[in-house]
Amino acid sequence: MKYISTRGNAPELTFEDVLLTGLATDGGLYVPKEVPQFSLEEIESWRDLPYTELAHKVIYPFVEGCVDSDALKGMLEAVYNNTNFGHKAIAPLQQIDHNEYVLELFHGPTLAFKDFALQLLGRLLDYVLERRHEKVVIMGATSGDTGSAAIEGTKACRNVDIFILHPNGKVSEVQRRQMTTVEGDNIYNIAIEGNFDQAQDMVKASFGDQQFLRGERKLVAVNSINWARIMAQIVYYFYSSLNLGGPLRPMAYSVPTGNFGDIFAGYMARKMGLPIEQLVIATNSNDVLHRLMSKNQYEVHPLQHTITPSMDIAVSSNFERLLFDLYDRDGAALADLMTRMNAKKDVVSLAEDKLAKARELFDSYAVDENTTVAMMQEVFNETGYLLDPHTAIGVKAARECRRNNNIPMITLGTAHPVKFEEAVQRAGYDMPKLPHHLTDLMEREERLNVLPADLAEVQAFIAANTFKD
Ligand SMILES: Cc1ncc(COP(=O)(O)O)c(C=O)c1O
Ligand SMILES: N[C@@H](CCOP(=O)(O)O)C(=O)O
Repeated sequence: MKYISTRGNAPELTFEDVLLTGLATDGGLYVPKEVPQFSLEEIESWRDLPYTELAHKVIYPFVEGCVDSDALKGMLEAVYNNTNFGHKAIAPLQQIDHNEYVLELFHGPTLAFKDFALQLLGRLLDYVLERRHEKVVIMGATSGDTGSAAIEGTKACRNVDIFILHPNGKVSEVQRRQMTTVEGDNIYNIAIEGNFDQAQDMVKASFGDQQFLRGERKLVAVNSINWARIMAQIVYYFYSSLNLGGPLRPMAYSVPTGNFGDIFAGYMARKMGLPIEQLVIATNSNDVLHRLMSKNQYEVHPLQHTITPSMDIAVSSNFERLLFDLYDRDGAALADLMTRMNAKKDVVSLAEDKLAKARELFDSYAVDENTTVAMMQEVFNETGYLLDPHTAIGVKAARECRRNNNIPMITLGTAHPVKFEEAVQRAGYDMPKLPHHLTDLMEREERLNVLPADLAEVQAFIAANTFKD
């Protein structure tokens, strides 16, 4: 499998090199040159497979040639088991109404969907780096969940130093503690005096110019700009569909969206042959994608801090991967479009036919804080089931945008409510208990460094700690 850049002007890479990179040298994102295809018969034959075996079917074509089949099998078994994930089904479905479901993706070690990919990414990195005798620097930006999942997933890797940037004071206390209380002298939490977009911009700028690592270390991404993240997230679309009668009938999905990684994984599942009739982009009031989809106006507004901090993202990195397909994989056209979109000066519109193509599959809806809380209450009153606020946004958008009541509508349950005290309290409920492995989280010692949102200072901090010996 070869990978190409969305901007058409960077070398083609193998999976191994894509894993060990962030952005392409032309500023684009890597995507598979050819998408693996599965027939309905083949997908149907996977109906009774456990999660690990299904994951092998879906993931292996992306890594073939770089990761040995049995080695991948071993990694998947080490990740998707019932010790690591606190539910035997790994990704169970919870029915909340007739033909309406929540896909619970929060049974992993850090209680958010990020564990599905980052637990695997850590093992993949170890496998590849041991073979190459290389050490790397991981740099990631988090609005709350990626950070802890990345730390948990890679802390045991022998050949990495991990630097995670989060916006100071703008993640929940549980989220912050899940990052800052992990022991390990290769783990660094940087609380930047700024917002998530500034953190993400610094990460992307660092991939563009890695001189601060003196040519001695490579920078590796743990955000969903890294293709390995998307790849692992595709699996649970197949898994949930097969559990509800797919591929013999289509499904619809509603996805709480920030960086557009999780929903892009659903789009990929469809491209690979899984019948998906609708994908709903559910946003909070940071609604740039909803404004684009509904009005064809792309305009980045200042970031708002909400009770759904993980979705407080103004610029959705992975949307570029969708645009690449909408623009018929024309890298030059996309490079031009991205330059205009990233300039954040004028309102940018998509060509009408491209937007129409997107609207065939995607709908969108933006949900404000009061409506999020009301949705948590509505579902709790109807079913006794407490949604996390991000998932509540997904359920609201699903109910507003649903095209066909006869098709199962699955909202991705992206996090556990125990991570979001402010929202749970606003909805008027007692906080659920932290799971066993986190019961003393509030007493553990924290380690973090507060830095200004200044690229040079952040890079100097990373260099000083990487080369401290
Ligand atoms: C709980 C939660 N829901 C939704 C999202 C949005 O997912 P994505 O960034 O893949 O769109 C995130 C963060 O990414 C998250 O942590
Ligand atoms: N919501 C994320 C932000 C980063 O998204 P990613 O999927 O690209 O890592 C978070 O919680 O950190």
